Amino acid sequence: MSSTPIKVAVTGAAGQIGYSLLFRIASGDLFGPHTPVELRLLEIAPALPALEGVVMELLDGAFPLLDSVQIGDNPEKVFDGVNAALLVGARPRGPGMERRDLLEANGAIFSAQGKALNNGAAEDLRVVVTGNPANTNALIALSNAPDIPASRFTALTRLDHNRALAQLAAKLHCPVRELNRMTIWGNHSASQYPDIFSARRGEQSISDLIDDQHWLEQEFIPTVANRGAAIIAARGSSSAASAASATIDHLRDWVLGTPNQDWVSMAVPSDGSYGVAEGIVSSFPCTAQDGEYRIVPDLELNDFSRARIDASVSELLEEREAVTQLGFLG
Ligand SMILES: NC(=O)C1=CN([C@@H]2O[C@H](COP(=O)(O)OP(=O)(O)OC[C@H]3O[C@@H](n4cnc5c(N)ncnc54)[C@H](O)[C@@H]3O)[C@@H](O)[C@H]2O)C=CC1
Ligand SMILES: O=C([O-])CC(=O)C(=O)O
Repeated sequence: MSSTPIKVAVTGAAGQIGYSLLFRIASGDLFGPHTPVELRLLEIAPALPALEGVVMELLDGAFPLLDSVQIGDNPEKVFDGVNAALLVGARPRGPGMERRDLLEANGAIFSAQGKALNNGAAEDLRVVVTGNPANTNALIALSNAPDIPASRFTALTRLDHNRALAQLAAKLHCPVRELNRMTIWGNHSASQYPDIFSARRGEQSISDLIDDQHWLEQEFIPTVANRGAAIIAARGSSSAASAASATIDHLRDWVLGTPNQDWVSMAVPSDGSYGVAEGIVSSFPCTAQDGEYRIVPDLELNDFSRARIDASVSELLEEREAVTQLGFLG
């Protein structure tokens, strides 16, 4: 077992996602069964009593890998020296709201947290933003952290990726593990583009296996893109255990690497690849090795895919414009 624990910050730790996420991290699902962790949990002051209850439960889990737990409502203190930051805490949307309706409420949170990470996080910091609107919150955080490479700030589209795999597996009557090379492009919003044109079952092209444009446009894409709203309608609150699981998948694969012959979807600051405006945090197909991710190069895009990607990127550009007007970009 490595003796140096990884310091992991989780914000919104008393919330629904936190209640699933923390126990998965403590049990070794994030960094593997040989790496101890120290948890640093951030909440707003009124939620600290509830968080104390969650900490009691964490301790009662007697997790061999959990070295310590600290809690607080001051991001500068909680983020001091952290190697990883899972930025989950934000106001979730309710029925009838789009995720972008949350821009103003959450802009202030992510600019303050970007500054605090800039001031005190460890050199190898990696950030995943789960709190919505996740892509633009990540943009706000990174633009308020000028001393940290922008590439260390990412946002979660892995849940959309996993949802797409689940829909494909159901359609093909096969287990998810047989599927690879699924891609989510763009924003974690209803405009996202779940792209099956590079996806495969084993070595076979999914678009050859299914070859049904009506299903693609009328069923598959809307089901994946609107799954969050469907869960809110069914559960009365937004997805939590699946979001926690996807957050773990995202950071684990970034740190420990993606499987051979496969890739994952991550929202990362665009380097201009595939004509996506440089600087916005947009979802791409990514591989990861030795703790660094890379956008998969040179995929062919058909006209349908091009138009869908452009539409989601336009929404991200509008969100960037809105938060610029609100003064949140550092
Ligand atoms: N990217 C994705 O795929 C998904 C994103 N989400 C988003 O994740 C976020 C969290 O969802 P839930 O845990 O269900 O919400 P929740 O409302 O149960 O918990 C959010 C927690 O964040 C805390 N919080 C608020 N402001 C904070 C601040 N400034 N610092 C620290 N903590 C703060 C709240 O006190 C609350 O305990 C929401 O924005 C939700 O929309 C949810 C599902 C999927
Ligand atoms: O839809 C929401 O507000 C929560 C979320 O992001 C998701 O489940 O994808």
